[in-house]
Amino acid sequence: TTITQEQEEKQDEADTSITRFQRYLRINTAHPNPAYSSAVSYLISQAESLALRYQTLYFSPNKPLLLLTWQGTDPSLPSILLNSHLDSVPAEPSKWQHPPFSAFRRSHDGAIFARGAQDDKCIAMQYLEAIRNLKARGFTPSRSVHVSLVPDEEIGGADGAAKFVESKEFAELKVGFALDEGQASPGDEYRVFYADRSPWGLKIKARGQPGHGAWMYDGSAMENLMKSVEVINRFRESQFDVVKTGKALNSEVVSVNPVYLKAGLQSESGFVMNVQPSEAEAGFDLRLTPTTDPDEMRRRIASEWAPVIRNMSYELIEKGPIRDYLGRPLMTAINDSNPWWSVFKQAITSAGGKLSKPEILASTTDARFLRQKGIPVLGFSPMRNTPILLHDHNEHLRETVYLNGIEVYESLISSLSLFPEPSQP
Ligand SMILES: CSCC[C@H](NC=O)C(=O)O
Ligand SMILES: [Zn+2]
Ligand SMILES: [Zn+2]
Repeated sequence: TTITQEQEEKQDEADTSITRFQRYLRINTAHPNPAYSSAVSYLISQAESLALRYQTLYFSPNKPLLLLTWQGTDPSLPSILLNSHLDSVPAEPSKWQHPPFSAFRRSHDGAIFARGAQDDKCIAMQYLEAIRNLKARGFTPSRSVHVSLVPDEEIGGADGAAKFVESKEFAELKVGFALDEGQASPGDEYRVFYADRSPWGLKIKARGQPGHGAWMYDGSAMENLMKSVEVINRFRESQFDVVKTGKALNSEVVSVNPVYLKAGLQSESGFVMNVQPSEAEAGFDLRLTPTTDPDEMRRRIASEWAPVIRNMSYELIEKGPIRDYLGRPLMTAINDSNPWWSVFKQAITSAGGKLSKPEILASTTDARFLRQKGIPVLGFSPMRNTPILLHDHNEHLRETVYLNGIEVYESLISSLSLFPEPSQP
């Protein structure tokens, strides 16, 4: 079909910050097959319209990383990096009021429904819209401002941010400070995150004597596994109690949650009911706080959770760094020792916002790879008065919140890119 000139003009007219956001949201970037090339093409079209420099880097085949640059007037100053991941978690369309890649706009409140509306396609487009508005006002940054759009965050970032921070392209950016995604705030105050917990995947496997389902004996694989599940659950309760009694937030304790169980003999008609299996397995999602001693956790796992004496073995998948290159916990300073922190806070105030007490993020972002390099990073997504819907059904964001976020980034980008060389790095 040919587009008439009239239709084209209409399309241009309809090209607003909201429609540009919707267009990005309509690209299906959900795992296991995120449409990375469509997402990158779209973002490149935006970068071109903003006259930003861009390069597409491949640290792994079919997993592009798009790097945009707004050149500062003083390239000797450390730069600012604004990060957002390209990918999204899958959605269950049948559980949604509107299809997850429709970016449907609900007319009564302007809520835009899409997987990625909060996590984290909003910030990618807000960064670009803020740059658009700053450019339109004739603003020029002293520091260079880079925007990185990275693949695979939702699956751990091994082929994305982890490789990027080790690249020569990254070193050449001389990043002094970075912003990455945060989380929506149900109240009026924006939330800000100075650390993530570190994710570990733990698979424990029990072996034991197989036998007749009618016979009670000691040392079956199921018994061995269930004993471990009990021990792990006791640890879980000890941590959760601290949360339940209000002494700490969820993100301030070590979490361990069972995520799968695998055992039993199977036949064509289902599980075999009268054989006690010789193997049984369980999987756990573990999250360490930034100050948890990883060696102590490793010892606990080996000696209490999966001890050889109970015929147990385990596989521990440590996803990403837990200490920085100097062996320090991956935490960004939120006091006067970090000059970027004051500039950040001040910029939020100038945009008419307030911050709640800085938090540790319960989940994980790519910020940990940057912090590993010693770069101060704050996790921040300017969504206030907004329900927390990341990874949930009916993820949505109200357009007024989205538009306000653009203004917040205008304030942040202008302040961060102008402020003089900090006395301490
Ligand atoms: C286990 S690494 C995967 C990272 C993922 N990030 C966002 O949800 C998370 O589960 O926190
Ligand atoms: Zn995210
Ligand atoms: Zn996510």
